Amino acid sequence: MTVTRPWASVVIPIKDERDNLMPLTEQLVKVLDAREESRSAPFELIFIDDGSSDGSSEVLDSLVARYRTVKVFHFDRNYGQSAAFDAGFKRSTGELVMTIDGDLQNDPADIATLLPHIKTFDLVCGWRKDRHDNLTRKISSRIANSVRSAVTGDRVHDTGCSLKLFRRAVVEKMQLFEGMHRFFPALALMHGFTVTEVPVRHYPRTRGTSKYGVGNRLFKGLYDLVAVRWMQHRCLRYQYRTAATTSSPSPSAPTRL
Ligand SMILES: Nc1nc2c(ncn2[C@@H]2O[C@H](COP(=O)(O)OP(=O)(O)O[C@H]3O[C@H](CO)[C@@H](O)[C@H](O)[C@@H]3O)[C@@H](O)[C@H]2O)c(=O)[nH]1
Repeated sequence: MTVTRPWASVVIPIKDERDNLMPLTEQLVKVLDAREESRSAPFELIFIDDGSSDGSSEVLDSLVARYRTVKVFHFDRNYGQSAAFDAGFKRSTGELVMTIDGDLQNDPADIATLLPHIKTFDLVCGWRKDRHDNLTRKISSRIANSVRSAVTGDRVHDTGCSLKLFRRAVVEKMQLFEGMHRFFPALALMHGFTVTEVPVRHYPRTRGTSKYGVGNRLFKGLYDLVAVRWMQHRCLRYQYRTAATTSSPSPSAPTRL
């Protein structure tokens, strides 16, 4: 019996999202079922339950029983969003890999907006141009994005938007630790992949609560920024050295970050 590889894996890290899980799954299944690609290959939804304590685990188990496309991995404690993305990537088998928040602030229908661009680019990022957040978060996010873009050179407006679409090769190269999921574009560019961003919708949260903390995020964000810059530096040095040993007589410098 031959098993057809899924055309898409959707990776959804969650922490305490009990009331969002059922409607999110219904919307994702509806959007993906309607795609032409689903006629010839399956898709999979991979939830990474990161030590939830609000009953999310039981809801996820009931979704596994109801939908054959749903896979769930439970962590015994909270390891953080990047670790959850990493676990989801490693368990995904799709040709394409999508990521989305589990709180219904992203619109699953926007997957249709991202998909056409994956023919041209290796990573397609959602851009929450019209964000539904309070002023403090809007301003802190604008500053954080400007600093990050200037330091890493990724030229992306909104790396925090979880709605993203990756070619399989990109997720296989990702090394995720601490808060690295907020640097997907810089990490992809560092490995020579192409990146674009497209505007997507963003809705206010209606169920459950945000786990976001400005102070905590600021401190960790600075640490992550230094770590990514160091990785970029190492990667460039490696590329220069490889070029120097493989091409002669005069090695050309790498042209892409
Ligand atoms: N696995 C896991 N998931 C988490 C964790 N913390 C949050 N999440 C999940 O990540 C999604 C977003 O979490 P929120 O706490 O609601 O974040 P937000 O306030 O909406 O923040 C948004 O912007 C941030 C920066 O711009 C983003 O980093 C974040 O992903 C999200 O898009 C939800 O699905 C939530 O369950 C965690 O520790 N572990």
